Amino acid sequence: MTPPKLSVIDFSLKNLTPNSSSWITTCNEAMHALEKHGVFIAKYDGVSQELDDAIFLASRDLFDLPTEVKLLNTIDTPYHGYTGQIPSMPLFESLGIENATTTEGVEFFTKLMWPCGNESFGKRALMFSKAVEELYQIVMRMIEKSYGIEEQCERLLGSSAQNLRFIKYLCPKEDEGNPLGILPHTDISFMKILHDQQVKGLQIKTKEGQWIEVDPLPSSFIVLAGDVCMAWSNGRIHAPYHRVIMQGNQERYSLGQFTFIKGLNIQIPQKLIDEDHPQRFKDFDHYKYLYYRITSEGMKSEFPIKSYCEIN
Ligand SMILES: O=C(O)CCC(=O)C(=O)O
Ligand SMILES: [Fe+2]
Repeated sequence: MTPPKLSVIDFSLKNLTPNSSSWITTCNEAMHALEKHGVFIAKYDGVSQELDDAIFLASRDLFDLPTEVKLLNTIDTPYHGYTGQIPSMPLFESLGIENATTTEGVEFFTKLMWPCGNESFGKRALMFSKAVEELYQIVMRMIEKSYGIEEQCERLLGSSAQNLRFIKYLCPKEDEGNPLGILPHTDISFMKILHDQQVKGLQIKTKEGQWIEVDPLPSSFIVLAGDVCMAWSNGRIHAPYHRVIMQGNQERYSLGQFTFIKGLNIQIPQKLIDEDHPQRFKDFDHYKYLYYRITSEGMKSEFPIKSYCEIN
């Protein structure tokens, strides 16, 4: 059976005046894709080509820093800081800027990596994270409208923190040949928006268990629902398993902006609970869930969000 294709959806800003007919069409396509696969590809023009080139140059500068400097990006919150040198994923390395849409967040990170300063890095990171946050907000407003849950979505938007992760995958060495970039997993975030430099590798697992290869396209941003969105939507939105398998001889650089919900209990909106959709998940705190994910039970579980808070 040939695997299905992921939806490529036009998010050009000129077509997205809220509630216009093009907005409604985009909203319907996006919701269909989120419920079916938990992911879609947004063609988004909120990041100029110039910024796109500049942020990947900045990413290369960052990864070229000595490992001991990159290790300074140690953050207590699980999956927020430096990850790399992992024996089961030797090709993978990543760093994260906490609160990346704030000047303070970006300045803190930049100073840590370049104590003598690196103004252009900071500027590019902030511009990029804000442009991606705009796309996140557009998608959230579509979810809000489609389910009729304005108040709950606005509250989530007000409690959304953005962690911008710089990710790099080396090419497998010819003699070793293990092409695994990142092990199959579901995301721990509410949502993630991923942008790459058009080097293949990302694969998404369908609900039926087939792996779809994501074709790299220019100006495309992969919007992917995480565990927390799945639970919050009472299981309506899917959180897909995904992985990276390296191919060819080009390194892969990607940027993933992960949303975490801070200071607000995750609670399924009443509108998403009815006779046909009984409440599937208990209320929970996103950050407590992150700590659960690094317990041995959380690491062993095939669907950690279900083991954490599903109502049996
Ligand atoms: O780099 C990619 O394409 C995927 C990264 C990813 O899935 C993650 O960091 O959670
Ligand atoms: Fe992921």
